[in-house]
Amino acid sequence: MEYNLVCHNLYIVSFGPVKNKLFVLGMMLFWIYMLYSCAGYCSSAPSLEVDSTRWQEASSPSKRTEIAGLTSKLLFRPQSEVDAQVSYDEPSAANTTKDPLNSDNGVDRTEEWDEFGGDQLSPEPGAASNVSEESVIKRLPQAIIIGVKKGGTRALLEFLRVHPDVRAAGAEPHFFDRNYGNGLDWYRELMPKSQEGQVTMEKTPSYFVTREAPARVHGMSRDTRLIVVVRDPVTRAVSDYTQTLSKRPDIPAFESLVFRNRSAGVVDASWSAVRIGLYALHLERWLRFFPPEQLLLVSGERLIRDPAGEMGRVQSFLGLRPVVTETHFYFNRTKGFPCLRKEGGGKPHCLGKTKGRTHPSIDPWVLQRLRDFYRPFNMKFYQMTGQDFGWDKNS
Ligand SMILES: Nc1ncnc2c1ncn2[C@@H]1O[C@H](COP(=O)(O)OS(=O)(=O)O)[C@@H](OP(=O)(O)O)[C@H]1O
Repeated sequence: MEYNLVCHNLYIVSFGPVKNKLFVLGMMLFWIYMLYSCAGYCSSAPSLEVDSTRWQEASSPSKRTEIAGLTSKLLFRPQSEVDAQVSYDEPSAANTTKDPLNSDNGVDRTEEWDEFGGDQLSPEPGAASNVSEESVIKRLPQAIIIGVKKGGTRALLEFLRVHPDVRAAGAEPHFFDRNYGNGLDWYRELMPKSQEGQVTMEKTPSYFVTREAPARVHGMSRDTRLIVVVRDPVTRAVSDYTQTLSKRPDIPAFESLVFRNRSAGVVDASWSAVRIGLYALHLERWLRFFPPEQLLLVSGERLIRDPAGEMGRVQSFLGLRPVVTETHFYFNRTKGFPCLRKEGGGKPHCLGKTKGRTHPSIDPWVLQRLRDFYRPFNMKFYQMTGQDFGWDKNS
């Protein structure tokens, strides 16, 4: 005879007091299990409810609808609209280092910031002052430069370090992508000491494209201020490639790496040098956890052209006094970039030789194809951010 669970339970309910009690006990255990499962799920899901309330407080309804609509359109638009054969897979913290041509995702090593002076340019808080020792402690960052790789993140951090109210870690901690398992105490230890009112910062450009990073940063503090330095994705891709080439001169030409099918002109969006430049897609992930006003987009091009102007925006975003101004910069013709004037008549500082490398010349047809590929993503990015970064003018 076929075993029927429903009939069996009915039988228990209808007959036998001991079995009846067992059934009730079983049901109670079942419901406890269900509640426990739900609690586990709910705690691991992003707290969108909290975020949406804050979003409502902070931005206008029309703006919210616009961003929500645009991001979903961007993500769910027909593949053919973007590129017939784009395959896109967001890297996770576990696989960021698997791109054979980009195995050094944590590119910005200590030697690079050492060239800029290494230590914080402003004095250690508490030193030779009447600030009590107890109030000078290591704190978790309140602001993070989360990207983009090769966008100009080192320049921005070094310019910020001039500010007496900024305390920043020199090297990239890579906490939210590679070292998350080490815990927040480990992360805090990497930060310089600061006093109340100072802004603790770090920069790790790979966070912007790491799938888990938004939830993890939000988990640390939903008030974290986020800065993204963006740069023309075509130039950024070439810069990224140039860096890899400098370490591995035997890699294939840019022209052959950038296509999945060169004769058909199909761009390979799975190559990290290309994928990182899909800014709209990465930004969308961060906007699921943080309201737009907590994210500042800095133009990498303007940071070179007008460092003081861009620094004005950054200081205002961080709630800092506008201390870093024109007087702090000069244009170094040899370097081809703005450099910092050292206050007090000391030696001026330019970024090291790994910043501002000469790029190899790339076939103009290839660059044009890449420009065409990025155009729809850039347009969405401009719409989402309300800023035209000018990468698609005259193209
Ligand atoms: N002031 C100043 N001096 C030197 N370089 C500057 C400066 N401002 C922006 N840049 C641009 O920064 C690019 C490197 O970006 P990142 O610092 O984000 O690179 S990294 O991801 O940390 O490796 C670097 O890219 P490349 O020119 O391709 O080397 C520079 O173009």
